[in-house]
Amino acid sequence: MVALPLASCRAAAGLLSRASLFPACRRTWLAHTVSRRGYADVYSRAKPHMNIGTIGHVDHGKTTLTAAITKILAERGGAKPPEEKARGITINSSHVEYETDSRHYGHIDCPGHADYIKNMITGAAQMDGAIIVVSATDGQMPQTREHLLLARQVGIKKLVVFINKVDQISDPEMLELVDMEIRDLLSTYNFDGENTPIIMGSALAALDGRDDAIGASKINELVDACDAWLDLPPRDLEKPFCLPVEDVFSISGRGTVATGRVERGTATKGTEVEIIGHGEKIKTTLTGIEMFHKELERAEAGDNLGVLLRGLKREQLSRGQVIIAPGSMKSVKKFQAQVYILTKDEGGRYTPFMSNYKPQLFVRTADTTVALSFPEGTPDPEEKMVMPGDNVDLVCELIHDVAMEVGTRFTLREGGKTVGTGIVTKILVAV
Ligand SMILES: Nc1nc2c(ncn2[C@@H]2O[C@H](COP(=O)(O)OP(=O)(O)OP(=O)(O)O)[C@@H](O)[C@H]2O)c(=O)[nH]1
Ligand SMILES: [Mg+2]
Repeated sequence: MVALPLASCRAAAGLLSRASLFPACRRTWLAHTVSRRGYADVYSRAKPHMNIGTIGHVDHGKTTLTAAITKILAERGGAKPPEEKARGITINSSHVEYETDSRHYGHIDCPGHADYIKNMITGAAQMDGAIIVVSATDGQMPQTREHLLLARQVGIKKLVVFINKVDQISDPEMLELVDMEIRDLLSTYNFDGENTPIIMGSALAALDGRDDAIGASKINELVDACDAWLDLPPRDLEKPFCLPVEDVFSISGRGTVATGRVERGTATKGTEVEIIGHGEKIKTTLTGIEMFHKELERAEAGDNLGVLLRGLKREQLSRGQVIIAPGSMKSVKKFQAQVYILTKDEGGRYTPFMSNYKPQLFVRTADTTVALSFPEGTPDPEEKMVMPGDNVDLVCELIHDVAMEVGTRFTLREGGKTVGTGIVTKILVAV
C-alpha cells in the first residue's frame, strides 16, 4: 500500500501545520491526559485518574469536607496538607488533588450555588463522579435536589453521599430519616438509591482532629467508598470512533480525503464507518490513514490525521460532519439542553433575550443557526426573558442537522462573541 500523497497536494501545508501543533508525545494517552488536565507537575502516572467534586446545598459543609479529605489523606501520605485559608469561606473554586491506594483524584469545590451550576454546565467542573454533602441538621434542601438533577444531566452516573454535621444530632432516628429520605431522592433522579453508599460523619471533627469515630474514620470510609463505588470513566480510546471533519480534499488518482483530529476511539484501515450530519447518512470504508506523511494502520483519539474514504466524491463531504463507528451517534435536528448564558463581564450579551432567539450554535467543527425556545409546560413562554448570567432549560431547533448525543457540549455565538454554553440533555428529533 502506497502512502497517501498528501505531501504533494495543497492539503499538505494545512495538515502539516496543524499536525505540528500536536507533537508526537501527545499520542500516548497518559501524556494526553496530563496536558489536557494540566497536572504535569504532580500527576501520578502509576494510578488511574478520576475527577470528582463536592456538591450540595449551601453551608452543608462541602468546603470543610474537601479540606478534611485532603488532611486525612495527607496524613496517609496521599495529598498535600490543606492550606489554612481553605477553612471558612470559599472564595474561588478550589481544585485539589489527592491519592488513595488505588487512584489519583482531582477534586473540585466551587464557591456558591450559581458557580456550581455554571461550572457543571460549561464543563469547568468536569466530574466523573461526585460526593453529595447533606447536613444532618437540615436534610435535603432545594440545592441538594438541583445539584442532583444537574449531576444526572451532565452525565454523572454514580454518587457517594456524605451526611455531615452528625455531631449536632443526638437522636439516631433522625439520622435514619435523613438516610431514607436521601435514598428516595437518589432514586427519583435515576441514581441507584438502594446501593449508593451513605457515610455519616462530621467533616469539622475530622478537620479539627477530634472525635475519631465520627471524624477521621468516617473520612477514611468515605474515601474507600469513592474507590469502590465510583466507576473510572472510560478512556477516550475505549469509546466509539469519532472523527469530526475539518477539511476535505480530492487527490487525483486516489479519492477523497477528510482531515481532522480524532475525538475518541480508534479505527484501523479497512474499518467500516458512517458519515453523518448535513443530511444523508453515508456508509463507507476507511481505505487509508495518514499522519505526519506516514501511513498508519490505526487512528487513535488525539491523532491529527487524514483519512481516505472509499468511493466518495468531494462534494459528498463537508466540514462539520463526523466520521463515526456505525450506529454510535445520530444526527440531530432538535434537542433539549441546559444552557448557561454568559454575563456581559464574561464577554456575553448586555441584554436579555426571549423565545425564538436565533444565535449560531458551534459544536466540534460544525456551526449552524439555532432557534431557541422554552420546553413545554413553561408558564407564559412568550413573555419569559432569559437574562445574562441565567442557567436555563431550552429547546434548540437547528437549521442543519448535526451529530449530537446526550452529554454533548456546545457554544452559542452571536456577532463574533460567545453568548452561551450548553450541554445536551435530551434528543427530541433525530434524522
Ligand atoms: N457542627 C458542624 N459544623 C460543620 C461541620 N462541617 C462544616 N461545618 C460548618 O458549617 C459551615 C459551612 O461549612 P462550609 O464547608 O463552608 O459549607 P459549604 O457547603 O462549603 O458552603 P458554601 O460553599 O457556601 O455552599 C461552617 O461554619 C462550618 O464550620 C460539621 O461536621 N459539624
Ligand atoms: Mg464552600
